[in-house]
Amino acid sequence: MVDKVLEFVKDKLGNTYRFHHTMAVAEEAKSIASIIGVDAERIYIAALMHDTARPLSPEDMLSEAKKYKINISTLDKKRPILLHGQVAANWLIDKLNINDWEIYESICLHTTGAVNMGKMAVALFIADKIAITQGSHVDESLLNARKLLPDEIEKVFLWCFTYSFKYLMDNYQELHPISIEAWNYYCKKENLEVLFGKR
Ligand SMILES: Nc1ncnc2c1ncn2[C@@H]1O[C@H](COP(=O)(O)OP(=O)(O)O)[C@@H](O)[C@H]1O
Repeated sequence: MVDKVLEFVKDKLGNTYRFHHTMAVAEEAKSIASIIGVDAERIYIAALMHDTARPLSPEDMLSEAKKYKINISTLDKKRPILLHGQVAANWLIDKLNINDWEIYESICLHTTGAVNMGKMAVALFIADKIAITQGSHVDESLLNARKLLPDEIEKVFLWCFTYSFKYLMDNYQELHPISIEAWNYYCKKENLEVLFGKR
């Protein structure tokens, strides 16, 4: 199954930075999966697929989203790139005939996060933010966050939101309401404990 997904990824991304990012995320995702008890092969598939729709133009993204009857919010309409996870998740079913709810959810939520995510979705969300791709800018805050693994993974998870929010705010970009809701939810110790256990 991995082989056919990889072929699809190569077809969509070619030999680009995005492809190398994808492979780095896939390796990182397996390592995070082992920390929180998620199936390695299935998260690998989720990670391989996660950015396959990333290169689509805004027009094509909206048209794919409409085709799959994806709910398009006001912010998504303004920034169709935010739909790339959901489009890729639908491709997994439509074009590769892989029907797996956890993989689907993980791909859908990898950019914004959400309240009440499953463990696989959490692992991919983290992997996407902390994987180091050759040639990419690596700042100190990322290196410090990586040092917290594996023991303080819940802090790394929260750091992913702050890192992403900081980037968006520094660039005067709106924060997706789903991400704000997720942040407010996971700030509560009891909600973090559902995912990572009592610390
Ligand atoms: N939580 C968010 N709220 C609003 N916009 C976001 C959020 N996360 C990411 N974005 C926007 O969507 C784009 C794509 O996100 P993502 O795929 O995570 O980033 P990249 O692939 O560029 O590292 C980002 O460049 C950013 O502008």
